[in-house]
Amino acid sequence: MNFGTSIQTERIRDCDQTRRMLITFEQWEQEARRLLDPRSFSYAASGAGDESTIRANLESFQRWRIVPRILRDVADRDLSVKLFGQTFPFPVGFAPIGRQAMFHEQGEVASAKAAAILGIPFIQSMVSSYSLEKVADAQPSRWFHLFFGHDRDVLKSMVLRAERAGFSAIVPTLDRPEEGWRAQNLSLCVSPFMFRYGIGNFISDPIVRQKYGSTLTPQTMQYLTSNPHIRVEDFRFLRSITKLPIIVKGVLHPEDANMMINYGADGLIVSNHGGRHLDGAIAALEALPSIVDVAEDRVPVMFDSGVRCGADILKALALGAKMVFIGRPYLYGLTIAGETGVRHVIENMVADFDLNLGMAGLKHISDLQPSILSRNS
Ligand SMILES: Cc1cc2nc3c(=O)[nH]c(=O)nc-3n(C[C@H](O)[C@H](O)[C@H](O)COP(=O)(O)O)c2cc1C
Ligand SMILES: O=C(O)C(=O)c1ccccc1
Repeated sequence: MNFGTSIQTERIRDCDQTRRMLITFEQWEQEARRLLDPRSFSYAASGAGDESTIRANLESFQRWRIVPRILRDVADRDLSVKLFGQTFPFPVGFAPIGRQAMFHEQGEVASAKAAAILGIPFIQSMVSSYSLEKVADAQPSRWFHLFFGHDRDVLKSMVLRAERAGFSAIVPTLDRPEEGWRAQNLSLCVSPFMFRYGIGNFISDPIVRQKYGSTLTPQTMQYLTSNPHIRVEDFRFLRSITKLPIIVKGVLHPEDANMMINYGADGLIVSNHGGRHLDGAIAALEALPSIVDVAEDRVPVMFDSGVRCGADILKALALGAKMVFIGRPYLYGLTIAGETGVRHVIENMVADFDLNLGMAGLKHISDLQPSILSRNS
């Protein structure tokens, strides 16, 4: 599709007017840091404990180098991918990110609009600032994310609301039985002030209102969004109440991947939650190949955690991911310029990916195989 070249031409035209553009992840992050108050920036950027998992995610991409081929006519490239009966123009989606009104007043509505224009999936966090019904109006290809809290009635109510609002998949995140040890956030007293940004789906829920009233406290929100007792029965319950595809997010062990497929998961997202919960967890990219192996094409395996540029997208796809989800980069785009900023970030990352595919001597994303990568010792 030559997306990269046309975007570059457009960008250089913009550049003539502004003489300055934010093109790399480091620039987006730096600008977001400048715009946000320190607590909000810390909430976005920081991770669990010593942040060794955040570093591992970034380093894992550097362990793989691309071995390009030459003389292969790569002029007409095709990035499209078919997943869950839908064709997307490129294999990139929006990871669920809660509390987006902390970063821009339009929050998830702006991000979902950007996703709609780009034609790619938007996973709406259960802990979003705006209700799923409001975000639904903004985006045709939407998947709804869930945390398992303590109350199955609330979980069921949200799943039914998502079905009614036309969401086409449910994405339970299973890597967070409790909130991780966020040392940086704790030292800035981040937690208490921000809970009110994540109540959009809860204040609008009839079961929540009936059982908990309309004034939600941080304690009630924690009760409804975390449950350290979570086990296989909870997943079976979810499977029993919906026919929508269930895409399990937060799988890192191949035995868990196999178990989830056997219990009826329709897709997996290999992710360590961007290093935000278990400090010391394996880099998600390191976990990807063994999960792709065990899945044996029974369900699509997808990926997030640490994707910052086009070469990262290429490497994750070459290691077997069918789709790659973007997290912090789009949140920084949202912070900087709302819907336009989100589009800018995704368009730049995809243009970079598209050009890299051609530079590697490939035309189709299905040509991406582990054999195009070499591992550094
Ligand atoms: C501010 C913030 C909020 C997040 N909220 C959620 C959430 O509500 N549910 C969830 O499953 N993951 C959540 N995540 C994790 C992302 O979905 C994704 O796994 C992570 O951002 C990927 O790592 P990366 O941003 O370093 O690429 C959040 C991440 C950030 C940065
Ligand atoms: O911050 C997060 O990573 C996250 O998953 C979350 C948890 C609860 C509310 C909002 C986001």
